Amino acid sequence: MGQAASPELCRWIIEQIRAGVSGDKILAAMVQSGWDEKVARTAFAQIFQSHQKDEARRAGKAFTDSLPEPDLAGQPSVIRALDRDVKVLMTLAHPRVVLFGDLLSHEECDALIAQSRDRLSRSETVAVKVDGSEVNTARTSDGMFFERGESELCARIEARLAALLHWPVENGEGLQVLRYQPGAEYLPHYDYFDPYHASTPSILQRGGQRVGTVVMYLNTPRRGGGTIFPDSRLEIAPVKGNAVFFSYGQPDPSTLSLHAGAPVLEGEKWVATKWLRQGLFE
Ligand SMILES: O=C(O)CCC(=O)C(=O)O
Ligand SMILES: [Fe+2]
Repeated sequence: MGQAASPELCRWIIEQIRAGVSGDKILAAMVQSGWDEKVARTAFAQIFQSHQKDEARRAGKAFTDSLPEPDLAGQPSVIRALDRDVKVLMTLAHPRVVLFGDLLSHEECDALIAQSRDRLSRSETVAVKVDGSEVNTARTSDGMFFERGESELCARIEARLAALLHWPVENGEGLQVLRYQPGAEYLPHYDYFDPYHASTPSILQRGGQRVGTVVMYLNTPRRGGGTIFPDSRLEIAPVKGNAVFFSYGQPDPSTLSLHAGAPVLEGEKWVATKWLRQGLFE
């Protein structure tokens, strides 16, 4: 990384965060004092993350240091995930990406679509405005959230994911279902909450950061609709029942976790997304 933050600098950054100084201002001060901006961002993200973990621990919240991750020791082609054999189709170290096959049965995919169809509305982002969320032009899909454990089906899938990724069910958000119609897409974005955004500290009060994502494909669009990781030029084909998992240890671009849902060219695309948090999401 070139430049490591000295203990004094770490202390200074933490003081600034505690005093409520915005990430942008802290970053500007670092750049002013000679830091390369990209390096400063990564250092800030790391310090922000570990400070926020310390604070959570102090408040009695159990945040883990690890990341969600399947057990790939011995390079298995199939992993038993509680009630189902899940195929390992591809792995990438950086960004951390694992592609699973047959994570969901076709019946489960169809049932998730059936249970969410009547509850879809134009997708929104999380609390972009102070008064709540606003419609996001970066995402032209329709979406809805299930409560965690809302149905037997949700609970079954959540338990399976928890076993597969060694991550407590309680640290997951409820499943989100998105439907993309022809032409719809999800522009490149990160799933973690932006450490420079003013609303982030309050969002993190509930469960901490997102550290991993599972995008489950509920159907196979005829053309288009791949999940793209631009930094590594990786494109995952959306195939019914398959799922792409990726994780990001810091809220920072150096994780290479930038990703997008490419435009659907023909047919519809349905996905269910599971976001994994550092701590209890209640
Ligand atoms: O639709 C996709 O392929 C990606 C979905 C996504 O990025 C998300 O739900 O956060
Ligand atoms: Fe995403």
